[in-house]
Amino acid sequence: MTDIKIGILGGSGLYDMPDLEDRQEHQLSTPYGVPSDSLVSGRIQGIPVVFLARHGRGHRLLPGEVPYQANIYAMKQLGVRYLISFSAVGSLSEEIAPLDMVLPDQYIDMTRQRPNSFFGAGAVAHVALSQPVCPALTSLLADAVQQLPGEEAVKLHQHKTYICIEGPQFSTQAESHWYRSLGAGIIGMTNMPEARLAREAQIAYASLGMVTDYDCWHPKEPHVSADYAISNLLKNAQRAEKIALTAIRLLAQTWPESIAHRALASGLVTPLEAMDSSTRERISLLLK
Ligand SMILES: CSC[C@H]1O[C@H](OP(=O)(O)O)[C@H](O)[C@@H]1O
Ligand SMILES: Nc1ncnc2[nH]cnc12
Repeated sequence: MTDIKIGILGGSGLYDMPDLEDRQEHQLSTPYGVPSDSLVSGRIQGIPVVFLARHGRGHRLLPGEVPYQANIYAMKQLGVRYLISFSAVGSLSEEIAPLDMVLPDQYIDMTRQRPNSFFGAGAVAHVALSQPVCPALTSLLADAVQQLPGEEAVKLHQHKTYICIEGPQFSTQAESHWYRSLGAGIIGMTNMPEARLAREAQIAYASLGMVTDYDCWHPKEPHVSADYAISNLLKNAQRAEKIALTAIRLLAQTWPESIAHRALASGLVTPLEAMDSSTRERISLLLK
């Protein structure tokens, strides 16, 4: 067991953190299976950090195949308390253009077939999710985006709702219009159940969406395809790395308290003594 407080999850197009020094690979197994890939730990400006490619290096896992439970549990095994997620997203709003960045603070979860809790099998918890991302970590990420040098500045949108679809197919036009009518600003396939599980693991979670397309609702813009989305994402990959470096530095200056860090204080219903020993062992790590 190590004590790495900061975890980074790289999404589509972000399969490594080139600036990570003193690298070490961790092939972890968890009670929830094996993570998407080895977790790679190291140091950024002397600060311990661990990186995981959500879809695996080589992008081998569909959004619905990503082992979200194992990924978050493995982060917890390494000591992670703050998790920053990077994601490609589509825009559901005219004002949010491709290559802009978005910090969602709400989610609508349309996923259908993903294990979405660490609990069950003799352990019951109901964590609060009214604020599904950590406000302190999200505001720190906003600062990091705003500190990009002038020539690399991007337009940042805050307080948006991310609708998470099951995929792997992109949406139909009827769905895209419907999601707009629900008030969602961006669309993706991965932040749920990731954000739910981070909360259950008492890890502060924030997500930076990098806009790649206008999905398929826009009357004039191209309808999304994977190559279109990834080509736009690659234009932003270097900025993402810079934002991560700044966010890590800011985080290590403050280590903010998070609503997530005490999620199970009020959320755990089954007393540990009432769990059988293997369940207690599995759940105990989440309580740390
Ligand atoms: C290749 S575009 C669609 C793909 O990208 C997003 O993944 P991630 O959040 O890991 O960047 C989206 O959710 C889809 O999985
Ligand atoms: N339009 C879109 N729908 C779902 N996931 C996406 N990821 C990037 N663009 C997307």
